[in-house]
Amino acid sequence: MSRQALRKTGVLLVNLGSPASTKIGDVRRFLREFLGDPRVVNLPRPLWWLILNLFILPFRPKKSAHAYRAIWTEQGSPLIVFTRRLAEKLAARLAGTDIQVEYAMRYGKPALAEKLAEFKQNGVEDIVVVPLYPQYSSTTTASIFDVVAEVFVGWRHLPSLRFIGEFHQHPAYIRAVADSVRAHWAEHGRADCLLMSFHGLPAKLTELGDPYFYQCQATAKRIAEQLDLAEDQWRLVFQSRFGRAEWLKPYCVEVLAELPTQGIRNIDVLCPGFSVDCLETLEEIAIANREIFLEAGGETYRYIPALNDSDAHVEVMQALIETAR
Ligand SMILES: C=CC1=C(C)c2cc3[nH]c(cc4nc(cc5[nH]c(cc1n2)c(C)c5CCC(=O)O)C(CCC(=O)O)=C4C)c(C)c3C=C
Ligand SMILES: [Fe+2]
Ligand SMILES: [Fe+2]
Repeated sequence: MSRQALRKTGVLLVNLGSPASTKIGDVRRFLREFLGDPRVVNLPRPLWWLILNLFILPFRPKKSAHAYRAIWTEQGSPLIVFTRRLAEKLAARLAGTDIQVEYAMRYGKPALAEKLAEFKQNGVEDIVVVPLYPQYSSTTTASIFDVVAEVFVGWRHLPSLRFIGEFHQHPAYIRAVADSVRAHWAEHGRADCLLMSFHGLPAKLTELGDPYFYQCQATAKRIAEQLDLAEDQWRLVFQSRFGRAEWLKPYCVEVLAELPTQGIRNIDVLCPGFSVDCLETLEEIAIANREIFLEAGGETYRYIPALNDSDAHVEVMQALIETAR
């Protein structure tokens, strides 16, 4: 056996994270960590600290806790449950190889730093970090890298590191998403329009060099191509606006209110920027935004689930790891 084959590899799937529970205190703790990250909100610190502590943390946790309660499961937050199951399935697929699979969260638990420490203890020499964000953003992907770099500062013998910065048009990912849409159509029929909704960002970040906006456009275009959709059969929108600044447009909520007035009353909604279902898809898209569309005169609104812990998603992860090794 070659020396290379004896090296132990650790694969770490990393997602955003969720509060420990739907208690307001836990939601506040989570939002403090998340919104306190300078990659997420890049305002000067004394100013943002004041805004966060005076205007956001006293109020937002109550509203967010209410939303989390609508989607929470017996096992906990859907985002964490699906991420764990995806990692477990990937580990089962790779059983008997020299690859160990773990999952971690950028905010909250299980902590990224702790999982990296576990790899170190287990003698892992090659680490593959897979942020579960198909499109790169400084607010999400880079923030994971920051933690990895920070942890490594304290290590003397560094492992080799592969960091999967994005996979927004990886053929395996586009194929898996397109197949999930076809399967949904086969079961429920096909609507007038496929609305592809991505999490938004402050618009200014694009000017500052964040490629997220362009990567979302490319992803949506590739999916539409795979599905042979004509220009008027799909739309791209951005959801989850936070605060008063201008975010990426078009805004999901505005388009949903307009579509029925343009004669589009039946839509399928897909969120290709979310690897697994979470608050933003299960509550905002599948509950709150459905109301907006139906109140505006829409008739059918079907949310197509994320890849979650499907076999197809496990295969996407395998393809990403293969490319990285
Ligand atoms: C300035 C605020 C925010 C930026 C920038 C932002 C970028 C961003 N977020 C995701 C993915 C997710 N966000 C989620 C929840 C969430 N996002 C924000 C704010 C910003 N996101 C908040 C305040 C919250 C918490 C809930 C709320 O109070 O509204 C989630 C879901 C977490 C869960 O537990 O289910 C995901 C996933 C991306 C991909 C992104 C930039 C590209
Ligand atoms: Fe977010
Ligand atoms: Fe939201």
